[in-house]
Amino acid sequence: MKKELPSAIPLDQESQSPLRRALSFQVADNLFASFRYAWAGVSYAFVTQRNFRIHTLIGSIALGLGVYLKLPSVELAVVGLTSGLVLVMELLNTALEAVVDLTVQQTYHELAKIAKDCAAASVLISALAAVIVASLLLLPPLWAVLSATMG
Ligand SMILES: Nc1ncnc2c1ncn2[C@@H]1O[C@H](COP(=O)(O)OP(=O)(O)OP(=O)(O)O)[C@@H](O)[C@H]1O
Repeated sequence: MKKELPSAIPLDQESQSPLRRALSFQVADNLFASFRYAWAGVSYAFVTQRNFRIHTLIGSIALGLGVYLKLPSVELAVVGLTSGLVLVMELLNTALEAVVDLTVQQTYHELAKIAKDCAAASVLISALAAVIVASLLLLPPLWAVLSATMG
């Protein structure tokens, strides 16, 4: 369970300097800056979290298949929403893991375990829901296309 924390800053005298304190509150003072910080979060999750990459790929395939199969727009929207929900849960899971690691500093704590397990469970539940939705909406038309193609 030991892992490298990205840019962990020791809470020594130097890290309490006015400059560091000022830098730690980089307030997004305009819309563009807010998007930049949000995009930095997406990039971080994509680069560091294998599951986020897998879910991005699967969600894109499901949406692409929905477009190819000419699903009604409401059904496409449902596929998009459930795929998006999995990515959102992955992002929240990543954020929570970072906060927990920051808080307990790589020591074992029962509450840290509960927090991380529940966050991971939220990803699992949303992924299961996405699989059920994709199966219900994509498999019947896909089966029809495959049957027609194979005669
Ligand atoms: N500080 C801790 N105290 C107690 N248990 C922990 C702690 N850190 C992690 N765990 C346990 O180890 C599991 C994996 O934690 P870890 O931080 O390695 O997540 P991860 O494998 O990176 O998860 P993900 O694949 O979602 O990124 C947690 O679900 C939790 O059960």
